[in-house]
Amino acid sequence: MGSEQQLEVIKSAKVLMVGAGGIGCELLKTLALSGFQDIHIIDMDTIEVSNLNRQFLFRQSHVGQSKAKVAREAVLRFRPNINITPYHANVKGPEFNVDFFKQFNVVLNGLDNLDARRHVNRLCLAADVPLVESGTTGFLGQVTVHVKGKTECYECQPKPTPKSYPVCTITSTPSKFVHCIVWAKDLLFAKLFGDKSQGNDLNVRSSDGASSSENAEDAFERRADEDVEQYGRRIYDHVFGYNIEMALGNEETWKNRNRPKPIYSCDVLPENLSYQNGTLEKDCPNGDSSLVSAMASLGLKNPQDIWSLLENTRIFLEALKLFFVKREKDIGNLIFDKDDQLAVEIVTAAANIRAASFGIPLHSLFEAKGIAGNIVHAVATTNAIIAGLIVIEAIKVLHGDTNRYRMTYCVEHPARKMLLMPVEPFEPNKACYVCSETPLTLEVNTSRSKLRDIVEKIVKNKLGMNLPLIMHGSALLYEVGDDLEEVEVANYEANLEKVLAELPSPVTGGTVLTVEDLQQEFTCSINIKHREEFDEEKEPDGMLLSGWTQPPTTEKDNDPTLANKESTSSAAQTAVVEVDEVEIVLPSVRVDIGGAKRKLSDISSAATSAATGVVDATHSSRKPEEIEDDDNDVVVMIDGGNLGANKKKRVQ
Ligand SMILES: Nc1ncnc2c1ncn2[C@@H]1O[C@H](COP(=O)(O)OP(=O)(O)OP(=O)(O)O)[C@@H](O)[C@H]1O
Ligand SMILES: [Zn+2]
Repeated sequence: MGSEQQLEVIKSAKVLMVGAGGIGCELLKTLALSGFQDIHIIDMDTIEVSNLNRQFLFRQSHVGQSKAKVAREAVLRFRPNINITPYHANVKGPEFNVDFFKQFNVVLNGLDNLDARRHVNRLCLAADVPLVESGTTGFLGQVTVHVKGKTECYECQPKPTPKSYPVCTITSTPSKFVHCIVWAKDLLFAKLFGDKSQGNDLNVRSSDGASSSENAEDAFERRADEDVEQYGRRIYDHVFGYNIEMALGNEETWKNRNRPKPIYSCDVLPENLSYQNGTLEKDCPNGDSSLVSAMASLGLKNPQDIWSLLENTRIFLEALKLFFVKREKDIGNLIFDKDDQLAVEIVTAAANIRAASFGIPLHSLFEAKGIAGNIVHAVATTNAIIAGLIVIEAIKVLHGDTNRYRMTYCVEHPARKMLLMPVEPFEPNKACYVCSETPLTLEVNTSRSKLRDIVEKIVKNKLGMNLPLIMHGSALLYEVGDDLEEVEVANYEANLEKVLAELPSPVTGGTVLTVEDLQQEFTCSINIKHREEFDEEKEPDGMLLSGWTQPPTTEKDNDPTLANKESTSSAAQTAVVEVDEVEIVLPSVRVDIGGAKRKLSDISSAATSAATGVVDATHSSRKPEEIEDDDNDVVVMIDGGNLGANKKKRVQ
């Protein structure tokens, strides 16, 4: 296609961008400079100071304003004659329905969460509009093309879920610093300052056999008239000393592990230091509780220093005291926030003391904050590269240049000086419940589980539906929507509380349910299979969905702590650590090398680094294998999908 003709296609295209953040700012600029003239942008956020370092269309004076609107104004300044239509709104809103999507030639995602990405994928499928999807995390990034019926949809391949760790690793047998951080943040911090009514696995670990009765005193409660410094030392001795001694009593646990060392405050603090720390003023400086800092009151300045055990101990005690003296009103409803200095200080110190006990290397506050806040520092250049690739794929899509579509991975360590790995897209996954009509199967105890369990745990949580409707044959069992009569709402509410087999149209083994999302215009069938018993640990939902692109589980490989089957709680077996919902997965990939063979080791090391890093450690253990096909391409398989790699076909 000649360049004149090419430019015409670009000029007349109507494109929708979803997300005007790190990737979105770069993308809007590149679209405008490439000749696009009709661009619509949806973003629900306002500009924050922390966005300014890389979201270069925004300035300090824009803080608090709509990203979509400000991005438009900034680009119109250098491309005044193009049309940019901003929507300061959530893409999941009802106004963005299938008809809205149908007006576009292509949709370009610059989002940061799985939920919105899945939603846009379904609307693009329903509206039959091609989608170019993207994601970055640090130096890693990817761009993928999804064209209905031609290439995989966004949900054809499983996505990594937030990393989770077995509870026993966190409560009893940490082996990495991140385990100590999870313990300090999700258990200790939550126990000390969070909602007391929430279950917490520290409850289990905090009492010995003798005091484990219901009425046992909660060691974490501050006694009436208990001096705050005394309280701090009691908590310290309890969690770092007494609890470790209790744990050591279980000989089985330590047979193949290093035994931890109990740490008591009197062993660490110098004798003459009758524990006086920084000077305390009664009120917060300038009344701003976010400025309260244990580091500041102890004169520790550099967040990149690794504190000694003594320094960690002093920070822990000082921070605890500061919470009680200066932020008492927050106690009871605090949730860990990486931007809360005092919270980061106490979590760093607690994690380090625990790490010292278990012989794990200590970390600085800066590092601990990154781990606790799941921060992968954004790299502006990666966003720029990815935005450029999105535009290249968008242009190919507009030309219908199917043979040249590429999914491209930006890898951290260039292989043979190649930073980008282009991969030919695959055909739709025939087992994908989103873009094919493959029914799902749900094993469930139909005489015990309620309709509510299916709606919450399966339809909303696993299938990502917003406005679900559930039918058994022609009988409507459940529906949501603004236009329902009161009596209908009451009926559906009553159904939610009914056991499946006792619904007006009973759901038993062999029943086929139809589940539909009215906004996404997405329907799927679920075959119900009755099953009596479920393994509480492995199947905590009490039901099992299959035929579903199950995300790869993480942290399974090479973790000796998993050998320990001991459990402290039957309900919650994993402590979930959120990681940025990055989308970089290298499934079975075909690397396009334009006829020339690339050494497998080059490709696999690049692929492995892309697939590991912060992204998805599970892939690193997979062995790539090489297959040559007749057109001289090398096919590298890093089997991450549930489709056998051999079954995958290149898009023709
Ligand atoms: N459901 C949604 N509807 C509309 N916009 C969304 C939705 N979900 C996410 N976004 C937008 O996608 C953009 C993603 O950009 P980015 O990943 O740079 O995140 P950020 O919030 O700007 O930065 P950071 O999270 O690093 O502070 C954000 O501007 C966010 O508002
Ligand atoms: Zn699909």
